[in-house]
Amino acid sequence: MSTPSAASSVPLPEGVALETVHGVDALVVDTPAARAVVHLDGAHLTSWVPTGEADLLWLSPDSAYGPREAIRGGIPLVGPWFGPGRDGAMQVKHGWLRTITWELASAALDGEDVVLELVTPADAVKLSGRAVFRIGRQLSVDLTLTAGPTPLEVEAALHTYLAVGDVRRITVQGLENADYLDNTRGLAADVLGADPLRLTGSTDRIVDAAGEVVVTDEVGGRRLVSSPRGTATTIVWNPWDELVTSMGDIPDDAWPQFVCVEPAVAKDRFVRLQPGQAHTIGVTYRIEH
Ligand SMILES: O=P(O)(O)OC[C@H]1O[C@@H](O)[C@H](O)[C@@H](O)[C@@H]1O
Repeated sequence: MSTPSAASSVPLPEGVALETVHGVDALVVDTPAARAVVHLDGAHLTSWVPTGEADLLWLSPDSAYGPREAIRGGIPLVGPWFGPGRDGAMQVKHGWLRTITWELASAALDGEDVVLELVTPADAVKLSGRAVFRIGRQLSVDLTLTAGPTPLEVEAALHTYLAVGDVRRITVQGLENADYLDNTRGLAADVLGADPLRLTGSTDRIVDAAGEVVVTDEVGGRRLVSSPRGTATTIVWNPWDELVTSMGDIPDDAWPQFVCVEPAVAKDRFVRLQPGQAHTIGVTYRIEH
């Protein structure tokens, strides 16, 4: 165990260190199974590199870092609302989970996996969050939201930026024939086709599907498998060249390098929590060849 640092009194097992990454505190995992980086701001995992693979995750070279900034890339934790909220009135897009600083609650080795548990600060009383990362040859992320003393309606998403060789040359399998809301057309209701999805332009779909999704990356020569739990929706997003120029933290030519596939409870598939009640959304990733 290494010595606890000023930023965390939690003992860290071998293979985990608290370091400064992009100018801010991050837990850096380096084991025979994988390397990974989890920032305390947003409990934000920005990199997972299972041994012998390239990173599962895309991270923008132009991202901002620090408290109240939303990191662009990796796995932003979205909630307790999605986008501008169901009534469209929320000022902070995608909620505050990704812009507050979380606290490390525990760090442990379990076999060859590292398990990190981060929690929202004690002053988050109306709703508290707990994020558990299991980092090894597979990656699991579980986000638990617990209501405080009053009932709450929550939305949440694991806004994963999957790194791909060229988003124009991927297929997304697992959403066939599903209903969706098209956020590029004012949330128009539509139905996906019977074939695996191919992206051909700006895409922002809230899909009524909660099963396994496989992204086949032709250029990268691998399949990225996302197995969600506790979710009801899957969002598929890429700004394309049409919208990327309006986003200051993504280089104009970088949009082909990622696709967001986001396990979620969003829009009319939100979760209603009674006082003290919790809901967990989670996902496990593996890379196949
Ligand atoms: O720029 P943000 O707040 O990280 O959001 C990025 C995108 O996130 C997606 O989940 C939404 O469906 C999109 O509408 C949104 O543009």
